[in-house]
Amino acid sequence: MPLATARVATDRPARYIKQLVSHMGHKATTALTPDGRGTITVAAGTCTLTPTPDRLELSASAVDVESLARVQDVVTRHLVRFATQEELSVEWTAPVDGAALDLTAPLVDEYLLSHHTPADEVLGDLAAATREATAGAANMQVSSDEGALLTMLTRLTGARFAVEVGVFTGYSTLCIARGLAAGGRLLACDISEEWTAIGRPYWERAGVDDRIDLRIAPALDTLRALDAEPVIDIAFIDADKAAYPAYYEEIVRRLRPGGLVVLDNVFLGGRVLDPAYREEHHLAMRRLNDLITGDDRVDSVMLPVRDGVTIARRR
Ligand SMILES: C[S@@+](CC[C@H](N)C(=O)[O-])C[C@H]1O[C@@H](n2cnc3c(N)ncnc32)[C@H](O)[C@@H]1O
Repeated sequence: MPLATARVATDRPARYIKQLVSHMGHKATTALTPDGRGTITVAAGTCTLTPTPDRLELSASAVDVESLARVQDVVTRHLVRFATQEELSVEWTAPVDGAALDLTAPLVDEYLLSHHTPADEVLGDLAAATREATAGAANMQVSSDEGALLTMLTRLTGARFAVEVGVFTGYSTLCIARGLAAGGRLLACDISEEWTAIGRPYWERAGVDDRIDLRIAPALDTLRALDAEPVIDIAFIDADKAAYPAYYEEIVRRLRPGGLVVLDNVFLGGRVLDPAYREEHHLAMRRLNDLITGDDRVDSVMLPVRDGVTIARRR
């Protein structure tokens, strides 16, 4: 549970951040962003410092509770020392587990789900058939608002060639196929004959089956067999998380300028924020989120849609 935050009332947050970043830069790795946020990384963990008009917000993370306490202690001590003209109160929250974080409150979720172009009967029937046939696995399916987002992004890019990595029973496949321009094609990659077979009748019912080229094979093989040219207008990645960096790389190098790559589950249920989670897919997603942020081939934005969606647009 190695995450903790503190809100420190002060009218000089930006000044303290600069002082801390500059002073601690001698012993720690520090950074200051153009919008005034500071990051301090010591051996035990990291603390980010964000200025608001009337306070300084701190958020600390570390691999375990003991390390977290060391990060909190070093930042608190320096902060209090720099505040020569006021007495700061630095009260940290109890440590929390990343997996306990909700991106949006349940009431907000409900509101979002009921305020987008509603899923039509075919999508509704496909969702119901998926629940019936796949039981617990059905929660892998994108939600109706994320499906609407995929159709909209596909339309906005005027996509004629789309790629999907992770079909499952084909809900997102149908949403992307519907957004394609006339004559467009969707290369849909999955390894499961069984799951994808559930979707096919619904693609037919929606009249888009002739646009969908389903490939049952490891997606990396399918992607690597594509021309090494900028041929992709939009791609959606929603498969095995540890392989996301490899999928991203194969796709970005084939995106046309202005083309989009959309990645699902970039928050990993909050675990991506919590350094205590160190399985291969946690490390891969953390690394990829950082890589995309600094990738000068794309402009990107991360949205709090369901489990987090990143949209990166090829420059
Ligand atoms: C989260 S589900 C996809 C959900 C889908 N986008 C939807 O909206 O219903 C992940 C899918 O990735 C597929 N998958 C896992 N490893 C894969 C791989 N190496 N290559 C291709 N597909 C893979 C699984 O078979 C599964 O159907």
